[in-house]
Amino acid sequence: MRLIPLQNPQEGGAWAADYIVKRINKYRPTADKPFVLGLPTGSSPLLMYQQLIKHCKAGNVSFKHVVTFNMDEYVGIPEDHPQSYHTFMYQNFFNHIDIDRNNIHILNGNAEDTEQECKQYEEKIASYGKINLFIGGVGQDGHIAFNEPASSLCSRTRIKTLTEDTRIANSRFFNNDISQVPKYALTIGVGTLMDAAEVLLLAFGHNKALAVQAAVEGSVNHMWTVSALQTHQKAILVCDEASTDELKVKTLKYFRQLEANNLTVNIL
Ligand SMILES: N[C@@H]1[C@@H](O)[C@H](O)[C@@H](COP(=O)(O)O)O[C@@H]1O
Repeated sequence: MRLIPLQNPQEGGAWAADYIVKRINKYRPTADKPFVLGLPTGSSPLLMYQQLIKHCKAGNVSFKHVVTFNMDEYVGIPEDHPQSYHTFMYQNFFNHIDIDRNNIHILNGNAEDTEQECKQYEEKIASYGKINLFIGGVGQDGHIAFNEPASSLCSRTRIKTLTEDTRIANSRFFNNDISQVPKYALTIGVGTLMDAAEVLLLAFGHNKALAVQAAVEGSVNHMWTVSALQTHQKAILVCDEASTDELKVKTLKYFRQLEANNLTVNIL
């Protein structure tokens, strides 16, 4: 695992956006060979999306041949609900970049047959071979996408019941009223995420410190689904200072040294 220890969420968002731009440009995507990007919602990726929009407008990157798959969507709220992940993605990202709308994939939380919807989502991903780079956030309890504690680390896209903790955390988007927060969501599985060629997660703020500790220093454990990252060959965790508060000094020092050395190697 590579941990990027940065000062604040601004630096983290810019770092992640630069990384995505580099990856897409290096891949040289075409209509026949699109770059496949997995995307999250939440407050953590907002600054990254803002930076990506800037890069796109400045001509540093094009999303014309980029295919996207979102991680998750609530069940039972209309697609145009202000807090649906469809609304979030179009308002904060897709409406501002040059992506072909046919290349956007978001789970349908209102599908009549959710099992079929999830199966088709997996099949659609498989039809592109694999996801080249999956970006994600992490919940305070270490969940990735909506893979709540005790989710199978081999899970695939499916419907999940949200925990009380998650509904309380997300009630800030629903007038601080937990009764308005959906009880279910469709989500990619931990296994779906682990199948991506690269995974990059964002963790900002002190309330993510225990999740970062579990991801980096804990044992691989279904109670902290983010710990599955330890089994991935190319995983990156982008952190701000506050989210590393629970790491051992020695652990953090090592990752700082690694990045300082990488910088030297890149300069030489
Ligand atoms: N399903 C989403 C996750 O994908 C996200 O990572 C998490 C953290 O969100 P935030 O970045 O707002 O803390 O919230 C939700 O539960």
